[in-house]
Amino acid sequence: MNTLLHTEGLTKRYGALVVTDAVSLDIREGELHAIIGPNGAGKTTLINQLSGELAADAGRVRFAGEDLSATGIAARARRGLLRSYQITSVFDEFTVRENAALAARGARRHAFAFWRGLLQDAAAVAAADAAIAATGLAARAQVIAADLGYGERRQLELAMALAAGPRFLLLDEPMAGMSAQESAAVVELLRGLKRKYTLLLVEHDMDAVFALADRISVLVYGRLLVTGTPDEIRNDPEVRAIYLGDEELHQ
Ligand SMILES: Nc1ncnc2c1ncn2[C@@H]1O[C@H](COP(=O)(O)OP(=O)(O)OP(=O)(O)O)[C@@H](O)[C@H]1O
Repeated sequence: MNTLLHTEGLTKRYGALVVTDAVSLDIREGELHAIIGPNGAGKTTLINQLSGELAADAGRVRFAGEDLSATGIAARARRGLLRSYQITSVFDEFTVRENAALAARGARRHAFAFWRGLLQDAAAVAAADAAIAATGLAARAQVIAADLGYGERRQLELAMALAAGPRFLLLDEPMAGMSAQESAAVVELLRGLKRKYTLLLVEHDMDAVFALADRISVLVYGRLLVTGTPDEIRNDPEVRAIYLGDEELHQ
């Protein structure tokens, strides 16, 4: 598999605190790559640097062969490097379908100042409907976003990201705050997205990570400790030592 995203020596400091410590990472096209690590390891900060939300103090980000180190969120999003909830916010008074169509339209025009005639935009609606179906929200397409449950709202965020036509999707704790049933639904949903998209998943739910990931990278105090298959990570003595008592890594 080709490398789609490559970081080299990515570094972020807050004063004396080195939060991302010279991280060099390869994400292969089509893989689901998970980033795990203890609280405060720097996972969200790393995602922010990949999405372009946060400028790195040092290091480079290459995406599809292009150096995007100096670019921001919008330029990266236009190239298909998207963070799930970052694309656009959910409009409470709009339906699921309208929100997804707006996200699709926003991706095709650099800004979405106009939503008059939104549902007459056949291409946006087609992208929206496909994304809604892929995220299991088809039966809720006409529901106003304000009336969605918490899990459904997270599904809508994912649908909006998909409607924008990503090539690479950054997912920061998509199961956070969900019930066991909702989490299981998201695991199934992500399983369905594998191979169609390249996915980078930060998630505390180890069962989900080990069930879904092709490869896992472990971050500790901002440093990349190891990258490997779920089996390699599960059996790595250093990783086991970090995850107190190992129980989190048992399947
Ligand atoms: N804007 C900031 N200013 C100062 N310190 C920050 C800032 N953002 C993050 N940090 C610190 O950087 C470290 C890494 O934070 P980050 O949120 O990236 O970790 P994380 O691995 O995502 O944590 P968690 O698993 O708890 O979500 C933490 O010690 C945090 O306090």
